[in-house]
Amino acid sequence: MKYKIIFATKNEGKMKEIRMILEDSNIEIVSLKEAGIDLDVEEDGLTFEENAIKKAKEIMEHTGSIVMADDSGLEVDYMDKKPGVYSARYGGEDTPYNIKNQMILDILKDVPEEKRTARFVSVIATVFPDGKTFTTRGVIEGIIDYDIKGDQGFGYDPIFYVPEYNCTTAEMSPALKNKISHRGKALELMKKELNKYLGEKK
Ligand SMILES: O=c1nc[nH]c2c1ncn2[C@H]1C[C@H](O)[C@@H](COP(=O)(O)OP(=O)(O)OP(=O)(O)O)O1
Ligand SMILES: [Mg+2]
Repeated sequence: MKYKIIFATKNEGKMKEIRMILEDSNIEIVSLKEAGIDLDVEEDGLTFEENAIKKAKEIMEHTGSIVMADDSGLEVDYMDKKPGVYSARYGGEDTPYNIKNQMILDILKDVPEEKRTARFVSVIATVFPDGKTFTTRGVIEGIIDYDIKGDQGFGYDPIFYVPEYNCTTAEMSPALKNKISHRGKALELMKKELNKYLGEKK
């Protein structure tokens, strides 16, 4: 049997990845759009965990369903791990990502490769109607490239270079990105947590 879980995100790029990653699982993902929900959750937490739980919990309270959410971002070491939890708001919420990406490239213009380290972090939260809450975290390490490269993915992917694959996450196939990404890792851990929990309940 499949468990129906609402995924509380308005980000189409995330939604696409999440569907692909959970394709072969016992979870059936319903988007906010499909569920006909148009709620804005204020992301005022100071950590990815707080914001992920807040997004999932508010939609759970609204629907009474099991709800999953992702809060994620880019930590640039040279920028004291910014934009971090503020990644979506960095440079303005409605500013196109080619401009947001260029802002980071400009800050790191003369910075040598060894100081360009960065990571994507994803925290997935699942909240059940009885309040039971799980969180998992995934990370992918990389470096900030010198140029914008690639047109796959979304957000900061065109400046996030992964040395092991000699390309940015925007130059990878979606299948490869999902296999090695912060979101892919966090969701794999969440699948295991939920299987354990739901298996026990049977
Ligand atoms: O794989 C990724 N590739 C590129 N960029 C990424 C990735 N993962 C997160 N990011 C960036 C995009 C956004 O600036 C922020 C997430 O912000 P975050 O609030 O979690 O998501 P969001 O506002 O886009 O959608 P929502 O809150 O409805 O899920 O980090
Ligand atoms: Mg957001």
